[in-house]
Amino acid sequence: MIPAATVRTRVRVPLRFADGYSASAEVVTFDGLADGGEHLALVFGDPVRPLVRMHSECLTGDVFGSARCDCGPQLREAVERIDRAGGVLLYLRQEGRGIGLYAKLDAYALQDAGLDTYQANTALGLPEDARDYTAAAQMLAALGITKVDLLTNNPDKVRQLRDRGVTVAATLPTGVHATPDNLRYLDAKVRYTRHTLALPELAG
Ligand SMILES: Nc1nc2c(ncn2[C@@H]2O[C@H](COP(=O)(O)OP(=O)(O)OP(=O)(O)O)[C@@H](O)[C@H]2O)c(=O)[nH]1
Ligand SMILES: [Zn+2]
Repeated sequence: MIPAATVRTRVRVPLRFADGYSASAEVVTFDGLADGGEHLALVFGDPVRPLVRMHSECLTGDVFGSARCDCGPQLREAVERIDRAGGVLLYLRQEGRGIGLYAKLDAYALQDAGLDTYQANTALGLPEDARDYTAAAQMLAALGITKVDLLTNNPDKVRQLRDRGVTVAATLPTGVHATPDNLRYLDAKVRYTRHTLALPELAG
């Protein structure tokens, strides 16, 4: 059993994207989240069987359009798919797979020197992936959601949610947002953490 969290505030926010897509979401905050993070839920519609995405914060990708990773396009895709299907986007403040923004940028510097995304974390004395999804399970429970369709390619997200009492009825992959700049990053996800991504061949 995970500790209970409660809904703190619900506010409706109109969303307008640069490419013209628009939607309306209810932004929800919580009290009692296990890790003390200021995580957000964006609720779209009132679905019987919600489509859920747990998106880990990536300031560089989500806000500034960094092409080193696939986070920005995945976030944009998730908003539209959840808006159409009804469901919840959990925006989790787990920058850099949980190691924080400055450490992620330290890891980027090591990647530029030849390490891959997981080796770089380890070289800094940090876990390859420090994320724990207890707060996400608490947020779903506080919203009254016990059964989800999960939008992810990451088997650890599915495993951790199930371990925390959430029924994952189906796992739906995201699109593959590969570019020359992020291909090695995506390839490492497949090799290390068994992400389900069909990637184009890596040269060299
Ligand atoms: N440490 C580290 N974190 C990174 C790097 N590139 C991106 N990230 C972080 O990785 C996380 C990616 O999050 P998600 O897209 O939710 O997760 P995922 O594990 O790829 O799983 P799915 O997208 O659901 O398949 C974000 O927190 C990014 O900040 C990197 O090179 N090093
Ligand atoms: Zn990113």
